[in-house]
Amino acid sequence: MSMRTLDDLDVKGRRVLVRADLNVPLEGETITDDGRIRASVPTIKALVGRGAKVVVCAHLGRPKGKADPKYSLGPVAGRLGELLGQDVAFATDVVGDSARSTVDKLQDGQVALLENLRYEPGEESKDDAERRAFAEKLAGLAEVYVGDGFGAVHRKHASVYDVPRLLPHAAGGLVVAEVEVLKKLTESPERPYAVVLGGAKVSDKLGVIANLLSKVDRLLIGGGMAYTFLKAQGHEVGRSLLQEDQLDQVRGFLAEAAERGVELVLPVDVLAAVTFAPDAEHDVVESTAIPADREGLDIGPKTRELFASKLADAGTVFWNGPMGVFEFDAFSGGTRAVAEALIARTAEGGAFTVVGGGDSAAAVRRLGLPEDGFSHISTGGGASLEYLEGKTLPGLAALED
Ligand SMILES: Nc1ncnc2c1ncn2[C@@H]1O[C@H](COP(=O)(O)OP(=O)(O)O)[C@@H](O)[C@H]1O
Ligand SMILES: O=C(OP(=O)(O)O)[C@H](O)COP(=O)(O)O
Repeated sequence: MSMRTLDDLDVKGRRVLVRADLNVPLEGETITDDGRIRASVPTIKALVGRGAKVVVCAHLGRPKGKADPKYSLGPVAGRLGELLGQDVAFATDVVGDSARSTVDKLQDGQVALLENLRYEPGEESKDDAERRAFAEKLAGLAEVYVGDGFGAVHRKHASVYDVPRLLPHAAGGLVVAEVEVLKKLTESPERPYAVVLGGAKVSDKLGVIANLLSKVDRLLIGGGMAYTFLKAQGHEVGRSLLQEDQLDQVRGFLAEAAERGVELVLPVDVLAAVTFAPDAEHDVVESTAIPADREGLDIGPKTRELFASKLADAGTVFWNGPMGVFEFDAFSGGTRAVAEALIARTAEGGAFTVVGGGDSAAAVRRLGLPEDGFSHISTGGGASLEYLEGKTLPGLAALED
């Protein structure tokens, strides 16, 4: 794969649209983890240093094509400014009057951030014409495009896929660095190769399993992902996260894993809570006996040991998705146990370990674990997984053209 990089672009005095991934966790207007903002800084700084007028665009959450103050990038503009050490002008719309006038006022070396791309229905539209019409408006704000939102390169969205077709373009430093690491995992992973999957984007990430089964030796499933597997095996999962419409698909994965000799490891116990709350009353129960009125919010102690033992001799580990609702201290133990198992394996020099995903990376930091305890922490979960599947990612393909 050959992607043009920043060095191939003439940016001085030009308006450069940078597609970043600034999808950070928020509590109200407070950013609880700024990892993705920090990861976007080197590329923006490089462009500032070269005298570009930098127009940053990004998404936050899933507002589904409508303006919703809950998903405003306003708080992110403030934090980005602090990290850059210069003001970031914030446009209160994406391609409207505010965006145009904010961009028009930019001097060389100044930075603006547009409002959440996903306020615009064209951004994520499956209708090519609608998506392209929005892409043209977005491209109209700039003269050059830099793709640096690694966490979103698996999305065929206007800002990721269509805009680079309309402007001279290059990959930013973050995308280049992320791809370099993931290449290592796809080309010749040391074995046993284990993938640990969890998190809450169950529907999205179940899709990657079909292709991963031909590449990995072990697949450990925890977090919100596990309950669809347990249900597919015929167990009741109470009020736990469940992707009912994908049960047949999951039964297929269980059969295929067995056929291929891939060890598919599921929780044997879980913390079953009466409600979804930080102080929820809960008990450790067998994963085959989750009461109907309870929801599984973390993997249990036996599962933590089981997962750690399956990672103890791995040569390569990719982990995406927390093992439980780590944001609540009472349900963060499973995520901590998996993270610590990876750190131990990395320290022994025995494995190449990669953590991917906004929340997984945030969990590592929230739990006070050392970021340099892993071989790499990726800003993209779904994006990394789809890369490991061997898929062509729309946002990377667009940067190659
Ligand atoms: N058992 C569970 N039930 C509900 N939510 C869960 C469970 N386990 C993990 N989660 C949630 O998954 C979210 C992260 O999922 P996801 O976005 O898929 O991860 P990443 O951002 O690392 O790719 C976290 O907010 C966490 O609280
Ligand atoms: O958080 C993200 O992905 P991740 O949770 O897979 O790491 C990216 O910002 C993409 O967001 P999306 O999954 O809503 O398209």
